[in-house]
Amino acid sequence: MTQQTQRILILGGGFGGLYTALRLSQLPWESQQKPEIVLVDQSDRFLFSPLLYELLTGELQTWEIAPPFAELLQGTGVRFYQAVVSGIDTDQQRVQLQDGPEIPYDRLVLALGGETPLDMVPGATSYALPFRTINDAYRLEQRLQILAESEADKIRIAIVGAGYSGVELACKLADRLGEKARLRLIEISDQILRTSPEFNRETAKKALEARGVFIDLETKVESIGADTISLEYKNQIDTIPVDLVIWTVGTQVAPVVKNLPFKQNQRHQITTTPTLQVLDHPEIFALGDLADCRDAEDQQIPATAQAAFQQADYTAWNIWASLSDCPLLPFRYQKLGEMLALGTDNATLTGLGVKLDGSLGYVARRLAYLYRMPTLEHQLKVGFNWLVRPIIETISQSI
Ligand SMILES: Cc1cc2nc3c(=O)[nH]c(=O)nc-3n(C[C@H](O)[C@H](O)[C@H](O)COP(=O)(O)OP(=O)(O)OC[C@H]3O[C@@H](n4cnc5c(N)ncnc54)[C@H](O)[C@@H]3O)c2cc1C
Ligand SMILES: NC(=O)c1ccc[n+]([C@@H]2O[C@H](COP(=O)([O-])OP(=O)(O)OC[C@H]3O[C@@H](n4cnc5c(N)ncnc54)[C@H](OP(=O)(O)O)[C@@H]3O)[C@@H](O)[C@H]2O)c1
Ligand SMILES: C/C(=C\Cc1cc(O)c2ccccc2c1O)CCC[C@H](C)CCC[C@H](C)CCCC(C)C
Repeated sequence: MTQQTQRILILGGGFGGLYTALRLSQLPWESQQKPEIVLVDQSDRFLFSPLLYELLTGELQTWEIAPPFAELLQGTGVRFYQAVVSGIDTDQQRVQLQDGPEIPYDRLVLALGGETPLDMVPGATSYALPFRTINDAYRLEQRLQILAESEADKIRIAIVGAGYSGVELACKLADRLGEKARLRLIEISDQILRTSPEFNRETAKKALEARGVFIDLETKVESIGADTISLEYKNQIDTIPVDLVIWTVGTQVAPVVKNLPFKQNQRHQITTTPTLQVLDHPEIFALGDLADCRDAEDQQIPATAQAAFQQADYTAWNIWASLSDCPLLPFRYQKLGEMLALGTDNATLTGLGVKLDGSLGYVARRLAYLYRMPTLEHQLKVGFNWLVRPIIETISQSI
């Protein structure tokens, strides 16, 4: 009797979804058992978000940090479908795509990531810019170009949130704009990078200070206007003029995820088992920013690319195991450390007992991220460009 080909449907082609698809395609499927693997994403390209800031400084180009799925999946057998996921019917095991077909599945992977909530304070939706996607970076670039052409003496920029994104953005923008800008970092708690190792926090503080970035701690954004931001500090509200507000605070799941009939935490992340399966739905796996996961050692898994990247290996393996009648493996998260870009030639890194800053930190961060990029072909293309570009630039400057 011939068995029908099973379909694995992966929703979201970010760190969780794309790397699951790539790992699945490399697993040892028996020829009669080889499933159809389908990846769906609203975008035509993957985004390596840790390097998104480098688009603003011109250090990197779109093709390097956001290669098209068509290119990455060539020769893997994974089918890519560009569409917005608009509904998921978990009873019928079908996914609805906006302006597209319904796709039935045998195994489903939920990896749709998160969104930046702009509704946390009045005015943010209309006047603040988020910084999460390629389009966010392009929109910010456009605004910076318009502001640079204006008559204003200084471009006044407020960045809300002195977490990782806020601090990295502040340093990169300070290096890009120099004396043309006045940057202000607004943080609700009493320190920047609250969850970072001390070495990274202290290095970041020095980098911000060296670049003249103002830091407002214990300060809450009360509202944002067309050209003002109102800040609350020690119960007093101060309204100051600004040309640009960038909002980096928070991560929320998309409405299509919020509406699923699964157990979710307060932030609507889907509760998973340590094997990354959705409770009461062993055919559905969830990972990355939309998942509320505790691993085999009961560690709460953070919403980071580092975690999604590691979960992808287990998700792929467990799907293979579930289709091959083999035991599933519980996820074991290994926090390897963290890295932050602190300007165009500076970074800080703490991990595996190593602490690096300055140019060494910068080089180590670049190499570590090159190693994490999807597919050997893309790593080689980007790595070659990183080696050759400085040589070409040096030659063209000397002519
Ligand atoms: C600027 C920035 C820098 C960061 N730097 C780091 C870092 O240095 N290290 C680190 O560990 N983490 C970093 N993070 C966090 C990291 O990006 C996320 O934790 C990680 O991307 C989560 O992976 P994911 O697969 O859950 O989601 P994502 O990687 O966001 O992927 C989700 C995918 O789903 C797609 N999608 C969403 N909704 C739909 C829909 N309805 N239909 C179809 N497709 C959809 C999106 O297009 C996207 O491709 C950074 C985040 C940002 C914003
Ligand atoms: N280099 C990296 O490793 C890197 C880079 C970017 C993102 N990430 C990951 O991606 C996720 C998102 O990080 P993120 O930095 O983009 O965002 P985030 O974690 O939401 O951090 C935002 C910062 O803003 C503060 N804050 C919260 N509410 C505020 C308010 N109303 N006004 C002003 N400040 C407020 C937070 O303080 P509290 O902490 O006190 O809430 C925090 O310091 C995290 O998991 C992070 O680890 C990692
Ligand atoms: C901190 C490290 C990894 C954790 C990590 C962080 C992220 O932001 C990610 C984002 C996306 C996917 C994965 C991750 C992720 O795993 C790296 C630790 C590196 C070590 C400390 C060793 C570094 C050695 C250098 C590559 C070589 C340096 C040589 C140079 C001449 C200095």
